[in-house]
Amino acid sequence: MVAKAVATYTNVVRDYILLTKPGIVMLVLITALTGMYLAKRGFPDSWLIFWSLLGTGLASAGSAVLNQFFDRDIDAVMSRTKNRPIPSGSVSSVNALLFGVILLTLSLYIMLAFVNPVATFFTVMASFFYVVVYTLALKRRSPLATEIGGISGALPPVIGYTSVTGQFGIEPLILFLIMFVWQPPHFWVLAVKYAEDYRKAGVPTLPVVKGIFQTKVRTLLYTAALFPISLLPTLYGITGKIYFFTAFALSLVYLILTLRFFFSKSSRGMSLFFYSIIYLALLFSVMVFDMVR
Ligand code: HEM
Ligand SMILES: CC(C)=CCC/C(C)=C/CC/C(C)=C/COP(=O)(O)OP(=O)(O)O
Repeated sequence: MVAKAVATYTNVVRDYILLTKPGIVMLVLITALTGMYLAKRGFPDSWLIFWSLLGTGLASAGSAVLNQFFDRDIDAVMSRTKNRPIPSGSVSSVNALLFGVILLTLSLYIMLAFVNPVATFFTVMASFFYVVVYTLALKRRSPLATEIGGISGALPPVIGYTSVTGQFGIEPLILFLIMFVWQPPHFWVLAVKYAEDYRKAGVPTLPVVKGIFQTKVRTLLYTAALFPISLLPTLYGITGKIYFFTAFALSLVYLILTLRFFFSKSSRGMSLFFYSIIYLALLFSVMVFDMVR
């Protein structure tokens, strides 16, 4: 009896955690923390790190929950997403909506009470772009949703930076730019693989609207553009040689893997998709290492 209750409880907790897209939250936090180190050129105050990352993490989690609330009809149609907590019935839509609103409210309170108004503004903008601009306004209407939705995903380093400084600056724009250019190719590899799924669900992703070849061309162009952009932190004097050579090697491998995807007849590029995640995590971690050493 007790064992059964514990198992049910564990499943409920697991479903709510899944709803927050924890893998994405983790990477968002790494990039936000990098923004904080950039502002300080060293170790930021531990309590500030704690509150700022908590506020940013809750915003990312809450936005992901609301994204799945509003997308529950299309998620139910696609094979990749039909087992998510809402379409599978393990979390009700009302509870998901409530959960998302609670997470975003907590985030707003924490950012305002323990961080500062400028960082709060960018956190609200990140959630607004993910939930309202990307999910509600664009995702079902235009393939441009991917690029414009990228504004949300590129804001965490700006949130981190402004959490420390209380004012905007040019430097976090470099990290914003890296993330902004990184996101479309990160997604298009999956969009190619699941083109039929997206077509069935009526989501006009780039492969659905322009075809696989055009998407592969743009994936290659974005990854090529990412190469010089990833080197900007050193060219701008933020980081040193260690970052430069690591970024060079990581970007070169990214370009080679993308070229392989481009010339391959297959539409499966899962190794490239996983590499995109490892790429960003390593790039930002090495940036921090090179700033504090
Ligand atoms: C235009 C913006 C973006 C789009 C369209 C996008 C799309 C996606 C999709 C469709 C998946 C697969 C999810 C699944 O299998 O359920 C995914 C996974 C992932 N994304 Fe993105 N993403 C974007 C931005 C970001 C950003 C900004 C980050 C973090 C900084 C990120 C980090 C990840 C990670 C870590 C995964 C793998 C873990 C997981 O599936 O939960 N993505 N992304
Ligand atoms: C601080 C804060 C709010 C950070 C959020 C940053 C973030 C991860 C933004 C990415 C947003 C985005 C357009 C995801 C798209 O995938 P989707 O949700 O359409 O993917 P799916 O098809 O798997 O549902």
